[in-house]
Amino acid sequence: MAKNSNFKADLRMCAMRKHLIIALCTIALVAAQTNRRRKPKPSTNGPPSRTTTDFQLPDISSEAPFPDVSSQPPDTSSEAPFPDVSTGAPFPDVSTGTPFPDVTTGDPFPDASTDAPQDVRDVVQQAFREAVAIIEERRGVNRLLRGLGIDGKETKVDKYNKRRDQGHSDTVIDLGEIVLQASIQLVNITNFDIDDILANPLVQANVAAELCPDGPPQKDCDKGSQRFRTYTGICNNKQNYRWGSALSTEPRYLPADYDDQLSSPRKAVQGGDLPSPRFISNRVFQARENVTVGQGFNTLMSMCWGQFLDHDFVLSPVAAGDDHESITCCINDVPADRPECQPIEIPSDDPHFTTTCMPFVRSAAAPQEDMCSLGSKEVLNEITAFIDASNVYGSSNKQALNLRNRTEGLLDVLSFDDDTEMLPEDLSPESICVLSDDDDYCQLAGDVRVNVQPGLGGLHLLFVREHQRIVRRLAQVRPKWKDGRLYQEARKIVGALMQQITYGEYLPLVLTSDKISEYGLKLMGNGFSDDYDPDMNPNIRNEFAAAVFRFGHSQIPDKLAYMLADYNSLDQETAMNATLLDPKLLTTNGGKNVAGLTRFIITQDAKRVDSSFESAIRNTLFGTLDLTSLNIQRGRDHGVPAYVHFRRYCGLSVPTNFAEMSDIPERTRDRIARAYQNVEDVDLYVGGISELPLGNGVYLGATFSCLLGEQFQALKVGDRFWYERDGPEGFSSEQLDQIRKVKLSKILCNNFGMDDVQPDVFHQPRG
Ligand code: HEM
Ligand SMILES: [Ca+2]
Repeated sequence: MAKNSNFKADLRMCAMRKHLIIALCTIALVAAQTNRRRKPKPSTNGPPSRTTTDFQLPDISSEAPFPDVSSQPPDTSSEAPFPDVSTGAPFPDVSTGTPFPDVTTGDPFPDASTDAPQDVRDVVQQAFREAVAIIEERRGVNRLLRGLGIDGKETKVDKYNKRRDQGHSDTVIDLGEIVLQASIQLVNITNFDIDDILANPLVQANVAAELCPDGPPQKDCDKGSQRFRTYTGICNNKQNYRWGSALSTEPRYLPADYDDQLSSPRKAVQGGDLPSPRFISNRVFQARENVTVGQGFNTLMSMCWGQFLDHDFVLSPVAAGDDHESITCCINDVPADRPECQPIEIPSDDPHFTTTCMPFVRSAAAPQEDMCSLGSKEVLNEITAFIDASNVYGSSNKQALNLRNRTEGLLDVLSFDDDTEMLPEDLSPESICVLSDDDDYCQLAGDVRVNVQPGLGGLHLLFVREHQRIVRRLAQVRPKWKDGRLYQEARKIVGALMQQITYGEYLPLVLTSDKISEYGLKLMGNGFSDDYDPDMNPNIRNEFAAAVFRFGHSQIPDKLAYMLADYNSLDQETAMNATLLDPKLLTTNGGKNVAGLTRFIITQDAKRVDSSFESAIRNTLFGTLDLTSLNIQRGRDHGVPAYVHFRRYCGLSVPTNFAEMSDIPERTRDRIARAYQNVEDVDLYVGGISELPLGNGVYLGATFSCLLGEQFQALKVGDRFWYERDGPEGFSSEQLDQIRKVKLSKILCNNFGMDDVQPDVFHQPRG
């Protein structure tokens, strides 16, 4: 094809000039790719005949069941979560060659082009073929950029922008990209509105025939263990077996809002681009005199727990190269015109940055939730949404086995002579971690973000040690239990503790007691809970991950340190930005400083959740980023509708001008009004975080409380293994009584050699 040979020529040109004007050539090439993609030629040669080799969808069925080495397997059924779309299974003839619907009726394709009527099946197949070709081209470009050293750099920012998993999401992301691209191609080929196209039953049937030739994915969930969770979360819900599982698509509170209805960021209501996220960040999120205000009574544990919990329930992967290398979105401070990028414009009068381009890699596209249809860009949750300690044990069979020691139920740890156990070392080049000296090492855990900051790593370590402790106790009282049983029983208890601390100790800091009752989030105290609702999808909502639960970024302090055992003097005070991606503060000295770091975290004030953010993350995140700008841009990347729509969704007053943003303090309202043209443009993150807390001492305002309340309700009632349940999924009442006595402080005492800890470590000790 001419298209391909041009492309190859482009590649050769770039290779030849490699030492001359690499960056310019690259930008031109990327731009050329984009242009070509924008104007695909409709096929004029009549419908191509289909063979099964016409195009290859990725084989996502190959997640071979990992051999089960435990004596009490969590799930004996195989793990292949997705329909096999590669097999070339007999193509069910769903179209019978029907031409596009009658173009004179105005329904459902009101304005058919003058082209000869085309067979729906052929158009759908053409869209898929073109999608695959475009993605292949894109990969070629990425390989080239990698070869030129433009992609896959090793800066902190690039480390963070790698595909954040261990390879298990590649195939499903490939499928997601094809699904999105095929949707775009359908619009390009037919010139119809995407909603009209997708509402057409013939199109739906033909798309389903391509993606799910054997019908919607199904699985018999009765074969697996009813006592223990699967690692992937598959079959937690027996009817919708993928709900809440790793690698499932994030549902939404509200339909997506994209400018092109498919994937491009929404525009301002009065037309034109929305203001740059960095512009908004400077206007709204800059702390007055650069000082963020402490909240006064909660400790830094309220920040660290939020992050630890976040890493138990959501990880939305970003686009990456073939080897997971990072995509570069600013080349010599020029925004790269690449489909994976949505770089952020830095205003020329920025108070901090001298550059004009802040890199931003878009989230990878996911298949639609039902796996069998086309539609606008969706996002993947790569880990289990359930609060199941997947951040300790992993979200896939392979990852879980890799973390196990496989003797006596234990997890793998680094052991020191004095019996101190630390997290194992992650030697893989994929590790998202930057070391400062030879004494430092990257840690391995059930979630790949463990090294983001030492306080987070400390909680990972705490729960690994708690697992070991429980296993050793169980081995004493149940001498017959072998490795697998010990491991699974301890894992189940650790998962229960995660849930209990979250709902019992953490949520009351976030939501008022009224909201906790309204959403049914109160723990029982005694007896069993019977609120399981199999019709509730527990998965993390797209907007919750992209905006709501990022409220914790406002709690981040300016420094970490060790608090000495006298609970009076600080040591090794370290600026927050210097601790990011470097676990040294935690791991140094054979783990002897773990208690010191923890004492700091359970005594120091967390910042208020409001519209002011520390410079550590607003100006110097991983050296050169602004986390709040990323949050705003991520919302637009994910098609998150504007703030006002969520006010309506929550049954709250809907402002029609800035003055009517009644839940936001006047000063912040003024700042917001100077950042946006219209109140309907305000991003969910900006409006939500700026609202005054609903009650005395809680973190969130009305909109975030509503959205967070719904999410935590779904995580509870949608979890068949919720720890307060009766039956094999839960515990006996005696066991539950024991679990109910545990608080986070107790776990700290038991594992960090600290015996002088206040009972409620989320609140500052009195006196
Ligand atoms: C020092 C502390 C922290 C750092 C350095 C940090 C950094 C980050 C970064 C770089 C991202 C990705 C941004 C993007 O490109 O979209 C992110 C995402 C996120 N953060 Fe944080 N964060 C911290 C603490 C927290 C806390 C305390 C919470 C919640 C209470 C939180 C919740 C989230 C959530 C929900 C996401 C989205 C996750 C996803 O969908 O993949 N973070 N954070
Ligand atoms: Ca989980």
